Amino acid sequence: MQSSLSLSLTIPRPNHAALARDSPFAKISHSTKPINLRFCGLRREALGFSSPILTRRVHLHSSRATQLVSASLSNNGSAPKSFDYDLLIIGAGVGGHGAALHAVEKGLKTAIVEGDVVGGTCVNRGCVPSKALLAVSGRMRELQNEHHLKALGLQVSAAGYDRQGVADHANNLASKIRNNLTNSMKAIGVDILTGFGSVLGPQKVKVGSDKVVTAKNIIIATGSVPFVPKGIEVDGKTVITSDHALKLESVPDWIAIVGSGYIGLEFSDVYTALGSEVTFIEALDQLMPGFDPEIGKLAQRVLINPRKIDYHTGVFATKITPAKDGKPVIIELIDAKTKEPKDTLEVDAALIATGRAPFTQGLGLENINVATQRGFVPVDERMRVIDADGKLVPHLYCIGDANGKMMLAHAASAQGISVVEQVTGRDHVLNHLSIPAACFTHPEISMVGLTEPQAREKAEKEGFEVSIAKTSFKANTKALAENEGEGIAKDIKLAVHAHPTLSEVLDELFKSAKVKAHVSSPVSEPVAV
Ligand SMILES: Cc1cc2nc3c(=O)[nH]c(=O)nc-3n(C[C@H](O)[C@H](O)[C@H](O)COP(=O)(O)OP(=O)(O)OC[C@H]3O[C@@H](n4cnc5c(N)ncnc54)[C@H](O)[C@@H]3O)c2cc1C
Ligand SMILES: NC(=O)c1ccc[n+]([C@@H]2O[C@H](COP(=O)([O-])OP(=O)(O)OC[C@H]3O[C@@H](n4cnc5c(N)ncnc54)[C@H](O)[C@@H]3O)[C@@H](O)[C@H]2O)c1
Repeated sequence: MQSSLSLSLTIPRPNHAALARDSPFAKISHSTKPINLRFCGLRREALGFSSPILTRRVHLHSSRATQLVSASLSNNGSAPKSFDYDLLIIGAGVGGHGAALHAVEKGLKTAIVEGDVVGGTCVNRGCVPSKALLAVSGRMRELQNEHHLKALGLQVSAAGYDRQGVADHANNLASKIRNNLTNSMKAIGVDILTGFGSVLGPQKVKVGSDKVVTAKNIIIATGSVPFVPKGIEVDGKTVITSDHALKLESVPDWIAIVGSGYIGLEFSDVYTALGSEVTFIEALDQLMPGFDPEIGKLAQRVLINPRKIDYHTGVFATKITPAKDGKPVIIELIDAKTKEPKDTLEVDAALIATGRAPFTQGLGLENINVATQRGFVPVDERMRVIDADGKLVPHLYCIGDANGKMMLAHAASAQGISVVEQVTGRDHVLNHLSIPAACFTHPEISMVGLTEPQAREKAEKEGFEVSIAKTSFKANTKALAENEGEGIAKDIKLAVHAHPTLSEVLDELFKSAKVKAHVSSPVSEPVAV
């Protein structure tokens, strides 16, 4: 029997006081976060495959869509007999936004409730500002790499940056995308209702303190907030989460990053490019435990070892005290296995990147007999909410980070689109294994599907063989022209690639694969209704 790398990490209760300050709506609950492991390819650019999530959409005529919605509804219990909206979405993050646009396209009268600003985590505190900072770190890295520049025949005398200018770039980009999102919804007639949304009963939602809205279908899309383990005191200045780090109010000389997942890695890229020294603190035995082990090793060689980064693995940060009265940030570490005290670090700052917790507090789920599981809203494969007795709650769905299936922006919006397909009469199940992910370090790491150990474990159970195909960027013309031949790709089949691009490396991979292609799209075959 092959051993499995399917890791599951139990995380202690978060620091409620810190979260109350940091999150838009205060407090958060306990979380156990499964770590996703997928096949990976390490490269400077994303590998160039995209998920054909929308390719099999069935476009229904608006009136037909409305008929189907009405036909599929059964007015149970205290549900209202007529509705203000066909669809009401709680949370205007990327998941809610994607669902809202698709719903209007399908002819549904749609409203979205937002208690903070439109755009949610991704636009305001996640993907967008972090990628703006990573665009800066990528260029800084190129300018700083004298050896690389010389190989291209270039000379640069000095590379410097203006911290405020970099911070403004990230902030301005977030504002721009936030406005785009807001305008795109207003332009097509989505009602944006401002206020905190909570479920009052079946098909009934309270918005703010006194408004009550009814809807045939409701989607919960309330997202997540940074998870801060107990004992860690976040002051927002010297002990920070990604919410603070993205504002780039300072660039510390020495920063400890607790957690070497996506957030930890991406920020290590930013901080080291801007001149910080980084110390990783990782609870598991290796850095980047969520990645395919071979890719993890390569990433260690390329992203960690050559940089001003050191690390402690197999240790938990149990207590972190912010800098005060001239004293540095103090981090107490214990051995993750024996729980014995291991070390104490004194650093200028600490970034807590230990995962995200669902934001589902105050949603009124108890009013409809729904109990969250470690804060996540339980859903089936169609994002339909499951109640405390294991039954599906009619007309209620949950998408995105709040259901914990896959904490990625494009997964949230794909789930939203999937739900809209269902409420307009088309059965639709997303295949999450076909949804790619990318870590936007320099070079980047992208992945889709199972990791090698996961594939081997599945093969052992289900009785098939695993064939590993692997290719390198060392012979790729585009990579060599960029003087960036470091990197590999493992497994993916059937795609046509533009020339000259880095993704041509995949063609090589496919040619060398011994297995027959198993092509699966992110959507299941449609079921006629
Ligand atoms: C630093 C960072 C970088 C990231 N980078 C990437 C990336 O590059 N690519 C990627 O795919 N993913 C990335 N992610 C993850 C991505 O941001 C999330 O997966 C995504 O935002 C989830 O979308 P969502 O719609 O589920 O929730 P969110 O975007 O969190 O939106 C939820 C919205 O609901 C609102 N809300 C909550 N409760 C209520 C309520 N009761 N009433 C009214 N409104 C409410 C919130 O104010 C918020 O606007 C990143 C995350 C972080 C933190
Ligand atoms: N490019 C992207 O797509 C992107 C970028 C950033 C964030 N995200 C999303 O945001 C989510 C959160 O990211 P994240 O990096 O915070 O979480 P993560 O789950 O990716 O990594 C958290 C890491 O922290 C470690 N850890 C947890 N508690 C610890 C402790 N007390 N001491 C030491 N180590 C500890 C875990 O072992 C793990 O390696 C991810 O799941 C990802 O989906 C995506």
